[in-house]
Amino acid sequence: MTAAPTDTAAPASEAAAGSGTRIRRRGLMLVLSSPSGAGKTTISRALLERDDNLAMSVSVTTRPARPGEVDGRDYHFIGVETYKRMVERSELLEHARVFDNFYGTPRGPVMDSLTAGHDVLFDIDWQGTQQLAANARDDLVSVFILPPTVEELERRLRGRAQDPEEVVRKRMAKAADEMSHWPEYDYVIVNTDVESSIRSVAAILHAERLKRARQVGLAEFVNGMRGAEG
Ligand SMILES: Nc1ncnc2c1ncn2[C@@H]1O[C@H](COP(=O)(O)OP(=O)(O)OP(=O)(O)O)[C@@H](O)[C@H]1O
Ligand SMILES: Nc1nc2c(ncn2[C@@H]2O[C@H](COP(=O)(O)O)[C@@H](O)[C@H]2O)c(=O)[nH]1
Repeated sequence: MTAAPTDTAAPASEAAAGSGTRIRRRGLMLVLSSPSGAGKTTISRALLERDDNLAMSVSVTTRPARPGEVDGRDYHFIGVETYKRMVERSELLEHARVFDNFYGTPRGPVMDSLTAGHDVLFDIDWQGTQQLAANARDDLVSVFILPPTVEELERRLRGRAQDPEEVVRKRMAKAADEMSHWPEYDYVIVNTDVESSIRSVAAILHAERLKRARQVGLAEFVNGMRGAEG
């Protein structure tokens, strides 16, 4: 899959040469992964509040909603039959079994967002990231969030107080396995101070938006300048 070219807030995309040729920027997919409880959701929410050009990909899941979670905002909560139908119909861009539940990214809204000129933020695990990397490597920016220590990870999972004890234990048991995937990611952030982590992800996003390879029409833009010279 190749993301659609987009006109966005990135500085280069606003430039127009003498001939009026515009540089447009390809939309990108920003993935955050981490062991459960390291802080992806917290960082994602803050980024979305601060960045008008970023849209969240809302996954489907077969797990029950946690207290305070809203259907359609945090997840689309669906049954296993619906999930299987979506997989069969290729309606999911990626999908995986995580812990004891199924999760997946609906394809349509992601494509719509990219076409509308928005970058898309994903809170997905390493299996989903591998699938996106296989299909859309050029458009993918992946960030792995690590907790400062395993003890702190457990504290955060328990402090969130949204999962039963058995679920917390299962997630802790899988944490080391999850963390072993950090080398597959473009960037790694240790989430000690949340504000500093948010700033780091925002800086990555800013730099990635300016990458030469994401600019569409750059050669025409420069040629247009040459034409305008004389
Ligand atoms: N840097 C931090 N310092 C202290 N607490 C934090 C920090 N970052 C996040 N937290 C807290 O840790 C808990 C887990 O964070 P969050 O829900 O964002 O994790 P997550 O990675 O999205 O987990 P999951 O994969 O299970 O959805 C929350 O209570 C959150 O407020
Ligand atoms: N591959 C995918 N992984 C996903 C998706 N949505 C969420 N996740 C990951 O699942 C775990 C658990 O999430 P939780 O909300 O139940 O705590 C976490 O690592 C998420 O990143 C998805 O669509 N695809």
